[in-house]
Amino acid sequence: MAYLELQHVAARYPGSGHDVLADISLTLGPGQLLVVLGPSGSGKTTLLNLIAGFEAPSRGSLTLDGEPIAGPGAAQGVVFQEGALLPWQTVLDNVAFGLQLRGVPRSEREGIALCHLAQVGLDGFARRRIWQLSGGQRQRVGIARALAADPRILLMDEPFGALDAMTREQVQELLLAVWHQASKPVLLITHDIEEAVFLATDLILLGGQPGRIVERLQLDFGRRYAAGEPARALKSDPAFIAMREHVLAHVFAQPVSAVSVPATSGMVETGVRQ
Ligand SMILES: Nc1ncnc2c1ncn2[C@@H]1O[C@H](COP(=O)(O)OP(=O)(O)OP(=O)(O)O)[C@@H](O)[C@H]1O
Repeated sequence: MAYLELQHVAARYPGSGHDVLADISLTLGPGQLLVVLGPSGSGKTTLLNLIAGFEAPSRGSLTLDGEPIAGPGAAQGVVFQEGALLPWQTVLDNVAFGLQLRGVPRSEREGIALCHLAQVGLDGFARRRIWQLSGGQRQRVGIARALAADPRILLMDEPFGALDAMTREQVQELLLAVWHQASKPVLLITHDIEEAVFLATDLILLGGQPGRIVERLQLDFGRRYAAGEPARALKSDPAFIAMREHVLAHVFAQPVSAVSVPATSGMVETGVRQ
């Protein structure tokens, strides 16, 4: 079972002259779904890129099962906001793409891909082209593709950001079911507070410049959903509402350039508050 560990990680882009992330320490292991929440520019994507191996830290260490993360690899499955799919190829070929690159024979890789398509509720869609799918279906393909490579951790960068509210809720619920079934640690980035509180077993709030961890919370709404409690009942639970308001207050305590909050609290776009 995979363990991710970050110790005192900082990040700086060439030529920027200052850190964009500072002193980030965290662990992520089996049974955890870690959500990183923060205002725009707080360094969420930079953090995910470090863990994916797309960027190198300027200080500190990142290890996966004790091995330094030296670059991108099959151990880190990434799901991007737009899915990053090949639109002219079939759903099946997209899901099997990573396995094809690894030289897995066609029949074997298609069998694995079909299995993961079923896991995300897309049986029967294997021969469709990506452009024939809805946004929510594309994100399901993105999740199936990441899982098909059998990564040790799943990294998701605002995976549901472009979806309408109803589709978004459906895919969130699917993610919890897949996470529960696959038993793989998940790290998900969002700036949607309700999404963060619903999904996270562990919630990290980033803020400041450079971005630092300003709060860590342990939550159980996602686990309770995975164990069978209805999403509606959980989201109307006074404990859920209180947590959402607590997190909202903390996000607004940060200097931000833009923050969106859930529709239930009213959509708010703030200007720079420094
Ligand atoms: N390639 C880059 N080169 C230089 N600076 C960058 C680069 N990518 C990001 N930055 C800067 O690093 C900081 C953190 O950016 P990052 O994209 O990680 O934030 P974020 O929290 O994911 O924001 P958003 O929610 O808007 O996606 C920002 O100030 C951004 O301008």
